[in-house]
Amino acid sequence: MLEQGLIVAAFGKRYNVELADGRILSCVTRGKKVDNAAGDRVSVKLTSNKEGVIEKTAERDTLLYRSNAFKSKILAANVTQILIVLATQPSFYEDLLNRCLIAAEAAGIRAVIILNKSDLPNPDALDKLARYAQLGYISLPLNAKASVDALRPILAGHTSILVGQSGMGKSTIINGLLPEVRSKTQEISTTLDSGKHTTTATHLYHLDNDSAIIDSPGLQEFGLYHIDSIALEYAFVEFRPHIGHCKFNNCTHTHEPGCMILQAVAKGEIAPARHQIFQQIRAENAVHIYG
Ligand SMILES: Nc1nc2c(ncn2[C@@H]2O[C@H](COP(=O)(O)OP(=O)(O)OP(=O)(O)O)[C@@H](O)[C@H]2O)c(=O)[nH]1
Ligand SMILES: [Zn+2]
Repeated sequence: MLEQGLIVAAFGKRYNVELADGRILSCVTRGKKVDNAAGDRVSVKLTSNKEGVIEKTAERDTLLYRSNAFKSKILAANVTQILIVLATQPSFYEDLLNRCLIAAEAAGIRAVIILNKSDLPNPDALDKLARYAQLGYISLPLNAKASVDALRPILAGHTSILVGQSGMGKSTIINGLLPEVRSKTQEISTTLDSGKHTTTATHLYHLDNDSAIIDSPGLQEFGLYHIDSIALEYAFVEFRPHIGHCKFNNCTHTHEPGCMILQAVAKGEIAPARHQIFQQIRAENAVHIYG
């Protein structure tokens, strides 16, 4: 008989699956296939009272990938919101922020930008943040060390994933939201003998009956090779009104005469930095496909 469950932790080839009654099983997938992730709803065949085999994965509402030059990996499944954690200090890479926004747009997931350590002044960071707020992204200054309560209304009803460079305060946010749950999860992982990978694993934590948060290990690079050129254009929200109006219908928006996107950049309607990122990712992906 198959049991229905939810993947609450992914450690390479091993997954912790939570059953409806709250029990947690250590599971593997059938064969060599390792394409599951935290957030997946799965059917599991029990092989002991602590272990099982994932037989089936339910269709996903959303799927978030991270890719490098060699392969795409699923970062999380069924996420409805991506929380990008930045901080006033150390300074953050706008490149990574933009890559996260593009990944979110391409996957049809809402993106929220958190500027943590707002107790440490950094006018430059606030200016940067304002540019993304203008694009329509929810942007929230936070002092996670003092309180994470400002986050709670944003998290309600969502399955959110936290992403960000190391040192921005992701652990502080998780600990603030879930003081006891986190240590309990580590205990479960230890009894299931997956504990040694705990820090590199992706974990899903329940916040309440209809909200959860997924913690992923520090994200340093975020390849977007899995996004095709059309999806890439649409991932830039401010490009959308101009798409389809260029002189050439196969316009790459990089050098062509009669390009409406380039005209919008020239008029100051599209930030040059965002167009720059677009060109860069376009070039990376082209090398990846044809190189
Ligand atoms: N001043 C200030 N410091 C903070 C705040 N939030 C976190 N910190 C500090 O920033 C440092 C990094 O925080 P962590 O929560 O460990 O960062 P992380 O993003 O989990 O980093 P990794 O574990 O490397 O992925 C710690 O020394 C925290 O105490 C904040 O709001 N204000
Ligand atoms: Zn164009």
